[in-house]
Amino acid sequence: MISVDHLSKRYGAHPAVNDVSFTCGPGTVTGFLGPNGAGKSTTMRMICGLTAPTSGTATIDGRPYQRLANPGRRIGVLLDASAQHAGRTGREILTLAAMTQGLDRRRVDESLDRVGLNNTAAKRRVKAYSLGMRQRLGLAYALLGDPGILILDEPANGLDPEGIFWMRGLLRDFADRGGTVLLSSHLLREVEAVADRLVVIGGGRVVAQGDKDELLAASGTVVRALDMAGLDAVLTRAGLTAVTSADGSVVVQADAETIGRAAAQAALVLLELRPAGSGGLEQMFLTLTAGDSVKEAVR
Ligand SMILES: Nc1ncnc2c1ncn2[C@@H]1O[C@H](COP(=O)(O)OP(=O)(O)OP(=O)(O)O)[C@@H](O)[C@H]1O
Repeated sequence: MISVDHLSKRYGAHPAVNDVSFTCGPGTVTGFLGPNGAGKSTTMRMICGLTAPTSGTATIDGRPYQRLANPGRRIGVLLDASAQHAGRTGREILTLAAMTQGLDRRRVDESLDRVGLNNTAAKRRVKAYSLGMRQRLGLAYALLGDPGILILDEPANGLDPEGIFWMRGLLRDFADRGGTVLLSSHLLREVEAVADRLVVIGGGRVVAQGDKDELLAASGTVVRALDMAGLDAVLTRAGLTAVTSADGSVVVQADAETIGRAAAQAALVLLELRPAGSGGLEQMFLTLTAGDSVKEAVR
């Protein structure tokens, strides 16, 4: 279990992370979503004891990271895939980590296998790795100690579509076996396919969080009518909030039945009436934040 409780970090007058609270439990993938500069990396660094919070706490299974005995066996961390020693081979890096953590050397081959790095790649120096290969090596490093928790900062960066699909499968499988995953991204579409829960951060603050399906269900209904002005009047009379989408339809914060009944009473012909799903989630985040910072995240 990862618990983040009223965590804040200021750099001078700048609040990089502002009163952030959430938990990540076993068997779940939590997507930590926000645009560049939102405060994701700073939050993750505080969870991993690399940055001291200004206030608040972050714990792993009830303890701060620094107080965990042999943390690599409990929590696998990938914060910066480029941080590995460029002059060492992938295998050397994992072997040294296995020695430090007191692990059987066989774990090195198992981890390399698990992330799809073959023997030729493992023998190459990291400076010759592509970003995608570095991400895979970083993931192998995180998985080495067979931890129950993974914290991954933008692990899909540099992966091709096949690599992203592969990683989703690996993380889903990890969580389905009881693992806990906290996964950051600046793209909603990247995390929504694998996450059970979402924590959305903008300008250092949590702007939305919860069960992904519940957030999707609460994300409204897409409506299109033959007479859009008539629809607008009906929605206004019913006190329903509507946001116009780029394609001319509207996303209404109400369920399909409520909207359908109101339209029928006004004898309006509806051409479209369906749950907004992830499109509505994007719309909802934009509305919730009403600032520039999160707009990028949901593109
Ligand atoms: N060491 C530091 N000193 C000063 N400001 C910092 C430091 N680290 C982060 N910041 C600032 O804190 C804010 C949050 O940065 P952070 O890296 O946590 O965001 P992020 O959501 O991870 O974004 P990205 O996707 O770009 O990494 C930014 O405004 C950043 O400039």
